[in-house]
Amino acid sequence: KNGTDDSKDGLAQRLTDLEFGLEFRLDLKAEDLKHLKELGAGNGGTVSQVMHITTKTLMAKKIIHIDANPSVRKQILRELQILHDCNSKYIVSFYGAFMSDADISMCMEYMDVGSLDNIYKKKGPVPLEIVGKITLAVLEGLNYLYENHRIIHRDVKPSNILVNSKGQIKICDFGVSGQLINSIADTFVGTSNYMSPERIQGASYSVRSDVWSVGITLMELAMGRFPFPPDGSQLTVLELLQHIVNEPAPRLPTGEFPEDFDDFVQQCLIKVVSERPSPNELLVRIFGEIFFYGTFLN
Ligand SMILES: O=c1[nH]ccc2cc(O[C@H]3CCNC3)c(Cl)cc12
Repeated sequence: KNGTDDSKDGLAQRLTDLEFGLEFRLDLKAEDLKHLKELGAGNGGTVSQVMHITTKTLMAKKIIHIDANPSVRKQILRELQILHDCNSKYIVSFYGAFMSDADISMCMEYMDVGSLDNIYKKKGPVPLEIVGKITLAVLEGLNYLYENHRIIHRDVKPSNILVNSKGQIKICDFGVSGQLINSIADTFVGTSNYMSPERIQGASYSVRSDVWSVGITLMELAMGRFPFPPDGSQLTVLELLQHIVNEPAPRLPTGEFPEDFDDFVQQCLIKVVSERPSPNELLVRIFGEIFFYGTFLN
């Protein structure tokens, strides 16, 4: 399916896909795209809405400026091809990536309602039944990436969760290219407010580190504000990182949220990573128990 797989089953697979029209691969170039408007910026790139001229498809194009030698850029482009195989309704679709000058451009499915950080900052705290839908979509997306591609997101936060007018919720900006992660880390300060205690302390990153970020994200959406520090005072970046490592995990304000939501967030924010559940364990618990029905998740 990804072109480079020359094995017999790869060819058979390609024929099957062509037969069923599953695999329609655009060969994207800069001149095929018409720039329409700026959408956002984040972790090393700016995103704009573009129109693919011949197919009249609206797309989101992320431009990443890489100050690296051509061979590093080629490797990043090669690693981004993995995105063609990341097919889940909880992950924004990938149309292709190409090099233009010293930049790498990635074209993705356009999500016309936008990212959750902009939505809650405009509309206020997210209603709990929507937080439940977001929870399921994010956990399913993370679980898909890890179980099928051993990909850990590394940057779960409201601005990387997107919504469209069909009511679909999808995640984006996950760490698919190791080389890209290194290149961005070299040029951009990567301290995210959603970083787990173990990651702040330099421990190895695991899929459970993403679950910590899910917990902080859900609190922020439900409360309508970033949950650190509890009293809302202003902390510098360093004070915030020290707070996350040394202080108990943040808690939802008592009595304002259903107990099952409070419990779920507490599970995500267990500070000891070995005791914190994985996305898969959380999904099994949700779907395995009555827990799912009559709670914030249904
Ligand atoms: O519509 C989109 N489709 C795919 C991706 C994408 C990324 C966007 O912003 C980045 C920058 C901040 N986090 C995500 C934005 Cl604002 C929109 C999209």
